[in-house]
Amino acid sequence: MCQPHVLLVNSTRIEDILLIMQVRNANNASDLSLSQTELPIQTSSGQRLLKTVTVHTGSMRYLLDMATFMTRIMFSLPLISQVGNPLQAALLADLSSALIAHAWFRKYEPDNITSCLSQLVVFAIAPVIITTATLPSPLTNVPLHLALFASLLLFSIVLYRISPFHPLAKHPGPVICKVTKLWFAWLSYKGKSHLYFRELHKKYGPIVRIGPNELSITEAPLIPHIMGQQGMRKGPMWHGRAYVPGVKAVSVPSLVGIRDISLHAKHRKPWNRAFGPAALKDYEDSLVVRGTELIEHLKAIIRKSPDGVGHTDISMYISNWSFDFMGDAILGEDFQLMSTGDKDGIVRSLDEAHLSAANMDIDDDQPPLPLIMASARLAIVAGSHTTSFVITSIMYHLLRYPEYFRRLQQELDTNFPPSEQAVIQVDKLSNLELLDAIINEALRLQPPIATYLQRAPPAHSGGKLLKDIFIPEGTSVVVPPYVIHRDKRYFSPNPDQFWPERWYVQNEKTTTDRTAFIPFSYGPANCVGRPLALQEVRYITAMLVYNFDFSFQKGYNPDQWDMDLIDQFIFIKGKLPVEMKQRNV
Ligand code: HEM
Repeated sequence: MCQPHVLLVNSTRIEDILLIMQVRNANNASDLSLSQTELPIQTSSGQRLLKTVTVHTGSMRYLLDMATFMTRIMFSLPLISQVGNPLQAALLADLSSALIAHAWFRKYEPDNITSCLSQLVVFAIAPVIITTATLPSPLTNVPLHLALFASLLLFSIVLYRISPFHPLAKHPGPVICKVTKLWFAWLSYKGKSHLYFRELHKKYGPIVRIGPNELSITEAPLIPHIMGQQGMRKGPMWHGRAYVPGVKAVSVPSLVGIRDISLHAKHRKPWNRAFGPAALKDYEDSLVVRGTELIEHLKAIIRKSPDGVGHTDISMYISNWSFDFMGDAILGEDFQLMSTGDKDGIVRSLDEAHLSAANMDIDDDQPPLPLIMASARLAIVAGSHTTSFVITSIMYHLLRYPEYFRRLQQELDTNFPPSEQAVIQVDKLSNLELLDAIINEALRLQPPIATYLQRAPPAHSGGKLLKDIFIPEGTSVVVPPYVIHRDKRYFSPNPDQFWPERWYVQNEKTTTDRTAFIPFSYGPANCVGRPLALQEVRYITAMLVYNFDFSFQKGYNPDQWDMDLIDQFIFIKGKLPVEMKQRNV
């Protein structure tokens, strides 16, 4: 981990300006550089400007450290040559090199695999060179050296991570999580990390160390400090998601992967205009056209059935609808997934292209067309899986608790009376109390981005203080909505229960803390598509419930829905087999 060395080199008063020089080690900076900032400060003689000159010594310091390492090796040669026993000498050489390698990687943390491997090779062969110079026939022992070096390095890393000297040592968590991220990677691969997050917080409390350098926090009052205006930037996961096997990198990034706060704010502006409340009207036509098309497809299934009961996987239809709608709304393109299915693998190719685009570095000279295309892809991918997940989750909960299905039908019938052949109007739906409560309740229990809202202090910031919790540089914080939404401090009684009334019934026995409700995240990098998403969810849910009577298909085990959920950043859903009858509306 890179800790800045902030040295007060000079503090002179030059008229109204105080000059303070800082020397920081900027390990990734390519060269020596200067930067200046000015802060107004109040002194006894009035307001002054505090001028901070920061000297980034980047690669100079890096080279200096490498030279120190080499010199130490040279000095250790005579020492090692005095150790008579070759095995002891090898052990000593490997131990020194492993310890120095560990300290080196902690300090410089190369995030590029080539530079990481090449530096590792330097440290691994150093003991071989040392013993070659001092001991007879060492080359035959190269595999022994490498094995020793690797074991000692691993031992040193593990020991440090569980030691009281680690900056996150005071936070509780399972030893396996403190030692390695591989355990969590395995759980994520299995898709059940949302359940593990929950278990961990039940056992260890609201702040848990979930990785060697990572905390998970479920304290609602800390959310603004973590993700708000004065919070932290996006976390390092956006680095890690850059590689998608077999996919050609595209040349521009997209908003979601931009970690730099000011660059993100700049790129976010057009998104706010495109998806803000004022722009919602622009999407209404596509929403109505595609929503009606979905209803017609379902009616066609019923018509084909001799007994007037249609059978289908509504989960698949809703997914296809959401891609068709986003394709239409964003690109003016009809993907025709509802009509023909995903024969051409459109969904997969959009997902992959989006993932690789999300992680490229961005600068001011981006050609507009590729940037627009990357943004369009992001909007389609970010907006389709999430929205279709939420609508399907609502349908699942309505079928599991059919009294809410009936009550919602009544609410819709009252507002759009079938006897008057009323048509569901998009802009009227936001006033329906039960509809909104049902949507909130599904988003609470099953937020599509369930566990991994990650933030981290920027490089050279020295870390971040969240009230009284210090987040050191080089570590990150995760906020898991799935766990916070089921925390009885914020939602009670029965936080695990689907109970939409909690959103409008207020009494001393009920707690519904909206500051802990973050399905769309929080702060400057929250979901830019929230207004559009809510409009879609309201309309499609209303259209489905208004036009049909649904029930689970016979033989379907309702517990299967939860069992099928896969948390892979976005919740991936399984099938939802339903029976449906057309209503006379
Ligand atoms: C119910 C549906 C949706 C949910 C629950 C949802 C949730 C989220 C969440 C939690 C984040 C923030 C991730 C973070 O803080 O790291 C996010 C970001 C984002 N969402 Fe959504 N989303 C939904 C629908 C949409 C739609 C329809 C769009 C289409 C435009 C969209 C576009 C985006 C974009 C572009 C970002 C990145 C924002 C940024 O980095 O500034 N989302 N979404």
